[in-house]
Amino acid sequence: MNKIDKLFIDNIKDIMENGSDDFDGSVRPVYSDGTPSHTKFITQNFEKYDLSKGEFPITALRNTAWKSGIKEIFWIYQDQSNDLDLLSEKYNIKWWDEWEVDGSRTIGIRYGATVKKYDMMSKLLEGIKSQPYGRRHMMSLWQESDFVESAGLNPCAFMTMWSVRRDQSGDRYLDMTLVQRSNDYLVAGHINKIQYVALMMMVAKHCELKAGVFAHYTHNLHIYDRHFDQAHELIKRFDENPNLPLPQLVLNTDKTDFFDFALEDFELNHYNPIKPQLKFELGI
Ligand SMILES: Nc1nc(=O)c2c([nH]1)NC[C@@H]1CN(c3ccc(C(=O)N[C@@H](CCC(=O)O)C(=O)O)cc3)CN21
Ligand SMILES: O=c1ccn([C@H]2C[C@H](O)[C@@H](COP(=O)(O)O)O2)c(=O)[nH]1
Repeated sequence: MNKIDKLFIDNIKDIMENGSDDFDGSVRPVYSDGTPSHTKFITQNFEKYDLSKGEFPITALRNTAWKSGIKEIFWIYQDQSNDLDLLSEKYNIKWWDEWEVDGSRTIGIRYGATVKKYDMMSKLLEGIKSQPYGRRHMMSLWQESDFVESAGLNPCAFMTMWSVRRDQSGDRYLDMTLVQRSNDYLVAGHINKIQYVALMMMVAKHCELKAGVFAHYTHNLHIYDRHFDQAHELIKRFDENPNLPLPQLVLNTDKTDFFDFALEDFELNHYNPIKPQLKFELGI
């Protein structure tokens, strides 16, 4: 039994069978044809993955754009940018284009622009190095003053909290919790998870620590109404393939500076996603 795929499918079943829905209220997102994008959802989902034991949150039940997810992390935490042309030209990612703010070719003062404005990444790295057992190692992208200063989609995966832990043999591990207010489960669920695991692995390497436990709290975990067929297809795929190998993400390089890591330093082993690729209409 692949326990990571099983957790994914158990959550999908929980949303589809026991979840609440927003069918009776007005909602913000719409599909490109103007129809409101309603969801079924569960609240307060919490998951833990011990990376040091080879537990990586990625599924092979569908193709997950893990390379683009990691590149998006470089855009936010290395380039510290909100620039859509940079995202497209340097990384060939166009999936943020629908959220451009007022012809600015940016997503507003959000994500990378917020990291840069408060110098969050350097402060985090220096803080973990100088006081490993500190309990204040956090980056919060939820900055009300930025929301007042500019329009933009408020960050969904908005906070990380970091701790250093020593095990009984004396090895030091970096544990991290990602707090996410809202997650489009079938589109971005595993992109968000694996991209923050990659961030954790890079910070751990920079700070000469081992990557420990990745925890993910999601406050509203939802499936859009135009993704219900794909949800049933994923359940069917799991029933037919319950023992897929566990994919393993590896950061394979001699580099040690957070700002030097690049996509080619990562490998994802034992990863052969089931075809055909599922298509999703986005709520915008
Ligand atoms: N409704 C919604 N869902 C999201 O996941 C989302 C937003 N809005 N708004 C902002 C960003 C944009 N994100 C996106 C948008 C599109 C894809 C997407 O199209 N994914 C496809 C193709 C990926 C590829 O191969 O490049 C997929 O199959 O995962 C992924 C993340 C994540 N965020
Ligand atoms: O990294 C991301 C960015 C966005 N999402 C999804 C979650 C929601 O479906 C929408 C945002 O809409 P809100 O109405 O602001 O919640 O985007 C994601 O899952 N991951």
